[in-house]
Amino acid sequence: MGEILKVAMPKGRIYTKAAALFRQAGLAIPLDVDDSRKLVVPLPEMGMEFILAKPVDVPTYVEYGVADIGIVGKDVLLEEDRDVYELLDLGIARCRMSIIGLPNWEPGIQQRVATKYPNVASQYFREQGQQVEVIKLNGSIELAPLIGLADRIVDMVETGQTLKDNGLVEMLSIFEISSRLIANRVSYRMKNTQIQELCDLLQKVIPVPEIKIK
Ligand SMILES: Nc1ncnc2c1ncn2[C@@H]1O[C@H](COP(=O)(O)OP(=O)(O)OP(=O)(O)O)[C@@H](O)[C@H]1O
Ligand SMILES: O=P(O)(O)OC[C@H]1O[C@H](OP(=O)(O)OP(=O)(O)O)[C@H](O)[C@@H]1O
Repeated sequence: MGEILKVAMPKGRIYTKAAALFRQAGLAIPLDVDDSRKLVVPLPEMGMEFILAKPVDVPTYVEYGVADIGIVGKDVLLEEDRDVYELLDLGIARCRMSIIGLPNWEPGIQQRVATKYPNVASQYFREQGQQVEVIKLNGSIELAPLIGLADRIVDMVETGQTLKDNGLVEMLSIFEISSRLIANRVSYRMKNTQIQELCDLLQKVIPVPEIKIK
């Protein structure tokens, strides 16, 4: 067997979905890692080692080569803009990045947009020729328009429940988001056989997107 493949896995909602996908592909990885505080999980039978990371840090570990590959949301990839290869769209943790506001929103002179994705949001509004002040928040973004910090937000929408519960409306969807398999540039060459084998296994079980008929 070749060298151990180091995989940066995001803790939280992507882990569960990625683990189910790996299992469908015949790789018996643990389905849950939340009950343990252990952050490095050796999986010698599969020739892998999992590094359990905060989702936003996955591209950093992969760019620096301390992880050979990783799984991360396209939202984080767009925001972090790290020098990594994007190998596969895994089709899991699907949602969209949208512009959201109060139902009676009207453009004012001073526009403020709160978001967890300041780079993506700034670029988007710049490209649209709209002058806005972007405010970085780290969670519960929907609070911002409710309490008057910003008049709009850029955030993730999946079921729309969070918006509904807070009386907000999705004004425009700007990106389709799903999780991606990424690789370090050097690892991709040095461990190509192992990485390619994993890609081939995963590719066979990637879920087909649901077609929504309105
Ligand atoms: N409502 C959602 N539905 C589906 N996927 C989502 C949703 N919200 C976020 N995601 C995807 O899951 C990824 C991880 O989200 P998660 O909520 O697990 O972590 P986080 O909130 O970014 O980090 P942390 O929990 O460490 O603060 C996001 O980067 C995005 O790609
Ligand atoms: O359309 P929905 O199905 O309601 O999902 C959207 C919500 O999910 C994410 O929040 P998360 O649970 O990650 O919490 P956060 O506020 O800490 O980011 C996102 O930021 C939205 O708030």
